[in-house]
Amino acid sequence: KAVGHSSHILITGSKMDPLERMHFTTIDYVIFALLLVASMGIGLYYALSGGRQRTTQEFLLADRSMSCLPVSLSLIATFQSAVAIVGVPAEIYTHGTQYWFIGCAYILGLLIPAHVFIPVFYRLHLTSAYQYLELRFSKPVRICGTLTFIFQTVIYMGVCVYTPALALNAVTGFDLWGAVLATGLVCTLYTTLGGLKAVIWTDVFQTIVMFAGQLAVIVVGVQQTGGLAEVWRKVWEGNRISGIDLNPDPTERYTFWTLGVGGVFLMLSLYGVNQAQVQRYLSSKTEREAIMSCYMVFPSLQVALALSCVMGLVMFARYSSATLLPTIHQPLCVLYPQMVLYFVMDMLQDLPGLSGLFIACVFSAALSTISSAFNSLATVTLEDLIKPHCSSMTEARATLLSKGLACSYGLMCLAMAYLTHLMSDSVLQAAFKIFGMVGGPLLGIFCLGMFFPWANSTGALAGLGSGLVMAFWVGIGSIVTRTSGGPAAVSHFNCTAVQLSENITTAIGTALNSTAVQPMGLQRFYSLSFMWYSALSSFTVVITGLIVSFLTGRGELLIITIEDAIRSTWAHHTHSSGLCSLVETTSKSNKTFCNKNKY
Ligand SMILES: CC(C)(CO)[C@@H](O)C(=O)NCCC(=O)O
Ligand code: NA
Repeated sequence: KAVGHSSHILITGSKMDPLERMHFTTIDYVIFALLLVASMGIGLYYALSGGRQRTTQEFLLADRSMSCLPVSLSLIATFQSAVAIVGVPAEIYTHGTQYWFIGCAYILGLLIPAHVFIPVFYRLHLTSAYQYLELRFSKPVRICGTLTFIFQTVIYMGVCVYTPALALNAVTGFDLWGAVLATGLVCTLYTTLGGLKAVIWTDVFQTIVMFAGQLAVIVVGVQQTGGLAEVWRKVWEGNRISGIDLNPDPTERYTFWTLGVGGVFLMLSLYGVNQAQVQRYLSSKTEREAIMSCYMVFPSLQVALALSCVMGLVMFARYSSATLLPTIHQPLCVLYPQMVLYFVMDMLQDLPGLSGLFIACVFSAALSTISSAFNSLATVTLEDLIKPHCSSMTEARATLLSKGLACSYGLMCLAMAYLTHLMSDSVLQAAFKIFGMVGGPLLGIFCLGMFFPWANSTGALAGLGSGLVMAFWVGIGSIVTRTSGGPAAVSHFNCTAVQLSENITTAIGTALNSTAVQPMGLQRFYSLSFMWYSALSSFTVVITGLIVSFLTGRGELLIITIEDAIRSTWAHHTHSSGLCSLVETTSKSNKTFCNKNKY
């Protein structure tokens, strides 16, 4: 099939004749089906082996017996969804490699969780991260934290299950809701059957498929474009290699500062305090294994990022030459997710099986994310919302209930996919906005508790509330006014840009920049880069939390040292020996306190 012909198919989008779409061969379907079957198999295996998922410890925490290798692969799989697999290459294709600098944020974004958050959560021997909020503040703070997390995860899983289905549908005509149903149901089934062990081990398997799929496409892509040197020449000439952008303007979407500094807060909200990740740390055999797994995330996440970025470059090299793409066809004027799949299908047409492998890669990324979501949602709902009210519940009942919850959240995911269908935003941007708007305030409340001993419960509640208000104000404001890197503006620009030669593209770029009015006042606030949302909202929580604590908790200000403060707040709330061991490491004087007061 001629490329020009295929490109033509692409523009017409959903209106096109189904017969004209690209075709999946039988072997592609077989590979895709194998992914689903293997994932199911792992679920069944853990349903029937070991403790057979008869305790909540096993179902929700994998018996706290995991070693660092599977945990680390599972950690990266959780927040590496199809959104990243298809969104990052599209970003690199259209805007160059600036996004790659997010890799800088991984350093602090993983070191801080490893040495600050993991020790606290692990030593307290928690099941849900929000238990910490009750120990540190009060029950209402815990419940508000849990509800915020549920809200964040439910929205995010809708985006995760919808993205790959939409991409597949656009390119091959595979039924959109069929794909959503297949992934949602298979994932629900293995999560409900096999518990966290199945979730972690399918993550391992799916991460491997993910890497293999991306690598295969890159290798074939480089080969077909004429070798590495040729790819490099084209992306260099096409201006796709970005130097470090040190522009301090906070409304600039991706700069070193938004990615390298704002990104650290994003990473902390994901790898530091998000229940899905905390649960993996808690499922580790020892604290050392948990910290090790966090360290091991660093190289794997860099590999994942590099693969996505290089894929975007190869894609650009392949389509940069004007002869390949007749301008009248507006070839890549499509939604972000479709662009990458189109590229893959177009390139791999003569290599049956490889497009199947890539589809398996995209769906692996999605499955590994939504399975984590189901399991962590079941955990917090049981531990934080149900158990405190039913103290007499038997273990068998609790386990059955957690399976029921995992299954219900799985079904809810399908409903959320439908809601996502009604939205329209670049998926990568949408995911980052969700992480920042809802994950940021959660990060803030944990920081308030861990680093500010004099913060009290009223302060925490007020802080969380104001953080959420601030985040939604700027987030909704940016959506309504279409700023913050403006989804609409950007995609229209792309549509015009990619069909034209590089010269014209540059001309348009300059024109846009020079005529763009510098936003003022509130408009400028709304156009804050979404990469800053996490930092903005977590700072809002901490600052409001501190101010309200000072206003309402004068008594506690009599505390003289930080150690005294930690002692008085924490010792009030708990009797657990796990806590004493944490306090012991904090200071020697606390050790004596704990020993004296061992219950
Ligand atoms: C979480 C990060 C930023 C880590 O690189 C990355 O995996 C990412 O860009 N994720 C996008 C969201 C998603 O894949 O669902
Ligand atoms: Na994933």
